[in-house]
Amino acid sequence: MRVFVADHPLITHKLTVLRDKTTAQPTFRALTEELVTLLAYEATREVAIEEITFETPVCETQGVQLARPLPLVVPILRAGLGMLEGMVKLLPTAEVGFLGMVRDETTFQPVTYAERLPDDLSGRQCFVLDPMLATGGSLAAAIQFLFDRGADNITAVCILAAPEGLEALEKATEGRNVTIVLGAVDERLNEQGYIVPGLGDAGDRLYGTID
Ligand SMILES: O=P(O)(O)OC[C@H]1O[C@H](OP(=O)(O)OP(=O)(O)O)[C@H](O)[C@@H]1O
Ligand SMILES: O=c1cc[nH]c(=O)[nH]1
Ligand SMILES: [Mg+2]
Repeated sequence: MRVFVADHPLITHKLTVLRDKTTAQPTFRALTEELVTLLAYEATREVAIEEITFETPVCETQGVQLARPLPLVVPILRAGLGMLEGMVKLLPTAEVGFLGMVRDETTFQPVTYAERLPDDLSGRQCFVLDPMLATGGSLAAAIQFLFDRGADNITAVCILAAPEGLEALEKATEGRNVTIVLGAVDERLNEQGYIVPGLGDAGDRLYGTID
């Protein structure tokens, strides 16, 4: 598993505002989107392209386009949905699949409640979006879901990760082609499984507390 932690003053600045508990929901949403666009630049560094010949108004020349099959972007509901617009700003022709997952807050085990993905993901670059990699259980289950559909090239974009979650994910994806692109790696998890210092519950801050 390859891990890239962003190192850019604008990302650190935006993350600081995102973490602040006084930041209101509209600003939180806007910043999430902006942060993802910055992280997406790194995450798509190795996006598959193919050479094409085309004409400028002056002459025939060579260029590149995204290779087929086009990449698949998979936000993990709910919180990952807040990252989708930021990602497709850079990949406007990507297809989008959905996975709905919620973590049981007592056992920390992920429960999958929705799925809308292509049946065959072989040869497809997949970009999974979830802002929080805490115990790593949700992301590991999402990645396993994609492996089971034949995916073999997965990049996850997360805003924050805990060291414990990264370690667990490393074990769960051993020997597979998985890349994680992160805004920051925080200190630890607390007893409630929250990332410290973190930003709280990303889904609640984006969409409100529903339970
Ligand atoms: O690494 P883990 O320990 O599995 O925790 C991380 C998961 O928790 C959050 O989702 P949550 O279950 O709160 O659902 P929500 O997005 O609907 O709020 C987050 O968006 C991840 O999916
Ligand atoms: O800190 C955390 C951990 C899990 N899910 C969140 O939204 N935040
Ligand atoms: Mg939540």
